[in-house]
Amino acid sequence: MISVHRFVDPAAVGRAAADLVDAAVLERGERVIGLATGSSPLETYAELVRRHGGDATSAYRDVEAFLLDEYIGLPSDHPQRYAAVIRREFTDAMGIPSGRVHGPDADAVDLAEASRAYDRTIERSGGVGVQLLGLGSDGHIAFNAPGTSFDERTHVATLGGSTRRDNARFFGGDIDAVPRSALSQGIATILRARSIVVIATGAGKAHIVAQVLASGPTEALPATALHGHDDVVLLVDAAAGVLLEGHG
Ligand SMILES: N[C@@H]1[C@@H](O)[C@H](O)[C@@H](COP(=O)(O)O)O[C@@H]1O
Repeated sequence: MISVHRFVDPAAVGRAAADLVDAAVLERGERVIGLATGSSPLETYAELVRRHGGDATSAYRDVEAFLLDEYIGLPSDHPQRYAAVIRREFTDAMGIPSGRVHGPDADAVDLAEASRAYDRTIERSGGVGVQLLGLGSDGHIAFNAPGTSFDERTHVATLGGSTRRDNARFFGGDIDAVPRSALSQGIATILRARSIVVIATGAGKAHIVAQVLASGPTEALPATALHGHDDVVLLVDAAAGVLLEGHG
């Protein structure tokens, strides 16, 4: 079941998402957090850094963090590698040591084995306690494009045209610079998280938010897999929630 909450603007969404992550880590004692890249969680990260960044005794210093995905084919020093992005935008400022920030090994020669290894590492950590998620404009979560089986674990995902166009803004607007594939947690991996917080802000997400909530689970719309999880909260701002009636 997806429970929907509407807020006035992205900053309020960020505070609400930070409250949910804090509840998991500080109150429920979760020690494994799942992190998303993209612009949706940025306000959440900024809020968590404001609350806990300078605190050397914070429980966040002990967490293990797992990324959803990593581009395949970017040079090791490329600033848009998600491992670099998350350190820059969140984990360094939170004081989470880089050795505890994990991502799939997109440089591996054997990507199938690297995928299985990533799933094993997540399992061994005790599983993700709270997972942050954004929503792609075609309904993708992580890099699971429409049509991806809900049973997939971490795997090589092909980036669709709309996803590469959306992400070109991180590559100086040049769609040709956006990788064509990524190593991504699968939907079955994501659904193993004990709780999931989905963030959607801005008018550009209004349609997909309404579609996901109106549809039953279908592989044509990957985010609808979340209907089958028992602890999913979707936080939207006024612009992303504008097409919703009767929610929150
Ligand atoms: N792989 C990422 C997703 O994890 C992200 O949720 C989505 C939405 O991005 P944004 O939050 O920038 O709208 O885009 C990318 O493709």
